[in-house]
Amino acid sequence: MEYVVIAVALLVLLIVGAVAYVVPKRRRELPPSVPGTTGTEVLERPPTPAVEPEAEPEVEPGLVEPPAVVEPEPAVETPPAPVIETPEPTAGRLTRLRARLSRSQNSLGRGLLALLSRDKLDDDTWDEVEESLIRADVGVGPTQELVERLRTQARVLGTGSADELRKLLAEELTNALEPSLDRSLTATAEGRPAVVLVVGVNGSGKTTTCGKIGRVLVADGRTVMFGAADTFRAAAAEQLATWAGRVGAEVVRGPEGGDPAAVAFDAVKRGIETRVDTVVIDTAGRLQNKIGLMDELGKVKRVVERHGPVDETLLVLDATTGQNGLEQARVFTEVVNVTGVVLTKLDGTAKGGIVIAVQRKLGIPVKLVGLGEGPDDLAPFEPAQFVEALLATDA
Ligand SMILES: Nc1nc2c(ncn2[C@@H]2O[C@H](COP(=O)(O)OP(=O)(O)OP(=O)(O)O)[C@@H](O)[C@H]2O)c(=O)[nH]1
Repeated sequence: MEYVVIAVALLVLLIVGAVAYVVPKRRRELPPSVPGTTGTEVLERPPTPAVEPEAEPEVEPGLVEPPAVVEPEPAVETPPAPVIETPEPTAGRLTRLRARLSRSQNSLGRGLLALLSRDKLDDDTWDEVEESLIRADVGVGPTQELVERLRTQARVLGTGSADELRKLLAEELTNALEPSLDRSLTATAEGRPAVVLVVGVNGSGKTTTCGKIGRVLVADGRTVMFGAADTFRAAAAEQLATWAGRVGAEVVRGPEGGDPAAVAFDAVKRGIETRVDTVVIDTAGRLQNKIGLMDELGKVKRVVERHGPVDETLLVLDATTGQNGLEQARVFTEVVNVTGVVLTKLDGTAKGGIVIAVQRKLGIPVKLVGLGEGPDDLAPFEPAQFVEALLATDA
């Protein structure tokens, strides 16, 4: 019985002890009630502990490279519009030739002046005048005629001074160039683009001439389309595209080795669609034989003519090939109806007389001359100015 009483007493003590421990603890855990509220407990979000910034690693000055500067992402930019060049006006370009020819030590003008300044103009002197003109590529036939007329005039007029003789010679040379010939370039047509076909042997300067002609036309306010029908040489199309880009013109080209007639046809078609004033077509000159050349050029012309007539066919000749170039030139005149000659590289020879020979032999007017590789080194041919340049002696 005693044991039971002790056990009950212990139990009571234990319960009292437990109650005494738990109640104050719960009181501590509950927040105090907010005055003025309905008694609903508002539980506040415990404040977020402030995060301490990570300490910067200490860097000993001078030992470590400065941190790389991070460039901002580049903004996407539209490519700049191509710079379109403004070609020089054509007037006065031929005067550059005068400067170039007169600087040459073995210029025709210098040699002739020395001969015509002699005290006595005997047969030997006239023979030497003849030789000088032949050496300058004037050609045997035209030279003999020219000297004969000069001698007669000098006799009739009783002219003896070097200046007067030089003046007479200039007149004779100018007349030999037939100044009355029409040298204008047909570069416009009624209600359609004019078509200019450029032909000649390889390396004579066809592509360059196409580019220069385009520039001249653009400078005159015309619109131009180029046709790269020289499919034989891939670089020719590239070259033409560069020329076109410089004056903001379009170029139609085909695959390397493709059909040149198809390219020429497409170029004229595109020219009609875009209503340009002139379509300038470059052709290949590197053909194995005359038959091949005839076939190809003939086809180019025929196919282009399905759109309308070819208005100008320019034969490009390299002045430095002299009389040899004339034979090659004749082949072209047999294939296509050449309407004008462009004599290139006149800057590379002191023998400007080739102009007279070309006109005489081919019976076709020289319309333009190339005076260098520069974009504006192409001048309209003008006989009197040209003869002045040929006979110039001033340095
Ligand atoms: N000095 C000088 N060089 C010129 C003139 N015209 C063209 N050339 C140069 O002659 C070289 C040949 O010119 P191109 O225009 O490629 O000749 P091309 O007739 O088209 O040649 P192919 O495409 O091979 O038939 C180039 O280096 C031109 O810069 C000129 O009037 N004077």
